Amino acid sequence: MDCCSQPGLMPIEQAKSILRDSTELKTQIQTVSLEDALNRVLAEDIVSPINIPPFDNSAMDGYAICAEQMPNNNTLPLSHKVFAGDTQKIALEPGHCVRIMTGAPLPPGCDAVEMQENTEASEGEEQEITFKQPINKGKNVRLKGEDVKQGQVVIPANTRLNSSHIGLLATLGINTIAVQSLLKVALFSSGDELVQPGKPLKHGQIYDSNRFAIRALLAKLPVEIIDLGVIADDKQLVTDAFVKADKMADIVICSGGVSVGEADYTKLVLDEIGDINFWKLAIKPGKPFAFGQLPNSYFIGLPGNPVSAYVTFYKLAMLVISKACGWAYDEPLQVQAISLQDFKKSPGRTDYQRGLASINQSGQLQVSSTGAQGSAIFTSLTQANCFVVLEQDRGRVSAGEMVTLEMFAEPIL
Ligand SMILES: Nc1nc2c(c(=O)[nH]1)N[C@H]1C(S)=C(S)[C@@H](COP(=O)(O)OP(=O)(O)OC[C@H]3O[C@@H](n4cnc5c(N)ncnc54)[C@H](O)[C@@H]3O)O[C@H]1N2
Ligand code: MOO
Repeated sequence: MDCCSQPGLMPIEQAKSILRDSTELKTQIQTVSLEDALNRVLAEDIVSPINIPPFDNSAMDGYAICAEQMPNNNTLPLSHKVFAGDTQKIALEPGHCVRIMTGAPLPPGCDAVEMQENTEASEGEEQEITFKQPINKGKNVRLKGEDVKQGQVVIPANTRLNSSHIGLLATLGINTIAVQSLLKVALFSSGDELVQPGKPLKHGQIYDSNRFAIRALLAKLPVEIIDLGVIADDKQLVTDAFVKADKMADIVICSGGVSVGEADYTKLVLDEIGDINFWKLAIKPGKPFAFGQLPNSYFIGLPGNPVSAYVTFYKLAMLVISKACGWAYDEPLQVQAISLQDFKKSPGRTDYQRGLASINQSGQLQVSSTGAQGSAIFTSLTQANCFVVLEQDRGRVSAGEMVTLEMFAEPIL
């Protein structure tokens, strides 16, 4: 057991299921325009109103033909031209070919397209096209509905819309979307030592980094951020901040003051005005993470150490936020990788060490540490591209052993 582990710390899996089970939807359905839909959570299934593509069309600039009408000399006279955007339908004259551009509708009677590089056009007005390769029916044709069928569910409700979803919605011609309203998240830092970046520091003071890191994480989520700044280590001020935040928000997140120090008021105040669901987990960093209920909102207490605050937001607060805004959130995939070095670890807590994953010459995934892993060493995060997840009961890892790796992933980073 490591020095900071104690018996009775809650395993992370148990904490995760409590977070999921005790969080309820806090948002309502509203309509937004396509331009405003990025990162929002879909409130209902998107059913395609049309086929994609809406009509058979050419995948190449070239010549459209009816494959089985190709004569033995592989040469066909040209009838007409068709461009992308042409709205009138002119059918293939039997025994001819049609000049066609990429995206243009396939003329009725045609069933294949040859790219122009595989053809030869004769000189003169009555152009003839010689085809240099055999052409099967369907060649270079994009069939109506081959991507999406009319009536098909293309994006299920509870999806958080990313850039590819926005592209798909536009492809379907949809410009208003039913989404969940933004979740209201109040955020503050607690601590007498904290100074706003940009101001001079006195001895004993540090800059408030947690509020900025957490704000940056929240910025990509379907939330409205209510930033309440820094609250001093004073029981009445901490109480006032909680009461105010609870009235304004669905979720109240604070960092710092959740440990056992003489100026750590967060837990004390919460005991008085809310209900603490759990506090102290068997994880590293982030042991003093707290979760509870205020009269109107959920409370999330992130530990003050900057890496602890960041990691517990990523691994735990995300579960509350996603559930409260109706988002069916999947945690990032975990994979196995070869450790390139020893990793310090004592049994007792699940570690989220920060690592740098890469692929070796044999194509295998491997990972090294970003160095010192103290929960105040923020550069251990900025240099990393993954977590090395070392299981609760595991001890020291030797180079060459397999470890669980979780790549940093959108939408969080
Ligand atoms: N006797 C014990 N002491 C501590 C324990 C423990 O179990 N027993 N746990 C340690 C662990 S683990 C952590 S994590 C911290 C968490 O403490 P708090 O949540 O009460 O946070 P603070 O004491 O306010 O601050 C801890 C540390 O982080 C710095 N900090 C705080 N807020 C910010 C901020 N917004 N931006 C940047 N840095 C911040 C603060 O100055 C402290 O250095 O407790 C351990 N102690
Ligand atoms: O180990 Mo504490 O868990 O976050 O610094």
